[in-house]
Amino acid sequence: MTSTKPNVVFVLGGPGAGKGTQCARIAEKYGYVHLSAGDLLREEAAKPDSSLGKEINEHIKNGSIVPVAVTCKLLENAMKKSGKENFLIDGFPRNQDNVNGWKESVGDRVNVQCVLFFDCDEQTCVARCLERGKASGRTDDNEASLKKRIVTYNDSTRPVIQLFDKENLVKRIDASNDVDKRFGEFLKYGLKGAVFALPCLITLMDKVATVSLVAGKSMQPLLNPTGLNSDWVVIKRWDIDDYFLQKGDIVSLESPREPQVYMIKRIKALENEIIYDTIKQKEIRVPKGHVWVEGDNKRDSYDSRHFGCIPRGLVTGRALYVIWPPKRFGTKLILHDSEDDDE
Ligand SMILES: Nc1ncnc2c1ncn2[C@@H]1O[C@H](COP(=O)(O)OP(=O)(O)OP(=O)(O)O)[C@@H](O)[C@H]1O
Ligand SMILES: Nc1ccn([C@H]2C[C@H](O)[C@@H](COP(=O)(O)O)O2)c(=O)n1
Repeated sequence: MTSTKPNVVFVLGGPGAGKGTQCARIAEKYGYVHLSAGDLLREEAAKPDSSLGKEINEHIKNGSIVPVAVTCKLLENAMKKSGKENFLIDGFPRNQDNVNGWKESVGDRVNVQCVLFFDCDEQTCVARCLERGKASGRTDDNEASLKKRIVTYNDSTRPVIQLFDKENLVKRIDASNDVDKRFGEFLKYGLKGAVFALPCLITLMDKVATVSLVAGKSMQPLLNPTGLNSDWVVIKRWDIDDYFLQKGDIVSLESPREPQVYMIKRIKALENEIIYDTIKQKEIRVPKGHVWVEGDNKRDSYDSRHFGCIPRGLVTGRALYVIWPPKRFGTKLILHDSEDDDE
C-alpha cells in the first residue's frame, strides 16, 4: 500500500560530518526538498524584524539547542510552503526536546522513512568545520563554539540516534571517507527506487531546446531561491562544436559519476585556465577539452570541487531563462548579451 503522507528522512551526524554536502547531492539527484534546521534558524535570526533572532543567535554561538517550538514551526512552515511530498530534514531532531516537540506537533501526519546517520570521527568533524569557517561567515565554526557543539552532539544527539536505532530506522554511513564513497554507501541502502523518485532534471523536449525542472539548492540564489524544487528553465542545446562555452555560462551537464543524471552548474573555468579548488585547497589547471563547473551556492552543491574537471562533451546545453513559476517568468540566466539568447 502506498502512503499518501509526506515522506521524511531525518539526517543526523556531528557538526561538519557532511550532512549538508550529501543532502545537496541527494536532493539534486532525486528531487527531495532539503530542509536544514540550522539554515532555517539562521535565516530566521537574520530577519531584521525577527523577535527570535537574539535567542537563536545565542544558542548557535553556544552550540546549544533552540527550543523545539521555534525549530518545529520553521520546519513545518517550510514543508507546507513547498507543496512537496518528500523531505530530507537535516540536523533535526537534535535532542529529546526536539523529538518530543516533533511528535506532538507533527507526529503521525508524516511518514518517517529512515534516519541517515553520517558517522564521522570528532577530529575530522572539527577540522572540516574550522576549514569551512575560513569562508562560511558562521559564528560557530570556531574552536570555542565547536567544543560546545561536540559536547551537545555527544550528550544530546547521540542518544536520539540510539533511540531511532532501536526502532530500526537508522542507516549508518561512514562519513569520514570521500564524498563519492559516501554517496555510494547511501545508494546501497536501496533507497534509490523506493524513496527517491524524481530525477534532477525532468526534460520535456529535446534536440533544440529542453524545458527542465531544477532540483536542489546548488544554484541559489539565482535558481530555486525559496529552497523548493520549483524553477523550470529553458535550456538551449547545440551540437558540441557549435558553441564556445564562456566563463559564467549556466549549463546543464551529465554527471561524470552517474550517467543519465543531469545537473545545472556554472562554468567557472575553461580549458588551460587555472582555478583554485576551495575544498582541496590547491590550484588546478583545466586540461584541454575540459571545463570546471561549480554551483553558486557552495554549501549545497556537488560539483567539480568533488568530481574534478569534466569533459566538455558532458555539457548538454546552456540555461537561458526561467519560465516557471509565473512570478519568475523571464528571469535571465545569461551573463553575456550576445548570440543565441534572443534567437
Ligand atoms: N567527505 C568529505 N571529505 C572532505 N570534506 C568534506 C566532506 N564532506 C563535506 N566536506 C566539507 O566539510 C565541511 C562541512 O560539510 P557540511 O557543511 O556538509 O557538514 P554538515 O554536517 O552539514 O555541518 P553542520 O552540521 O555543521 O552544518 C564543508 O566545508 C564540506 O565541503
Ligand atoms: N534542531 C536544531 C538544529 C540546529 N540548531 C542550532 C544549533 C546548532 O549548533 C546550529 C547550527 O546547526 P547546523 O547548521 O550545524 O545543523 O543551529 C538547533 O538549535 N536545533
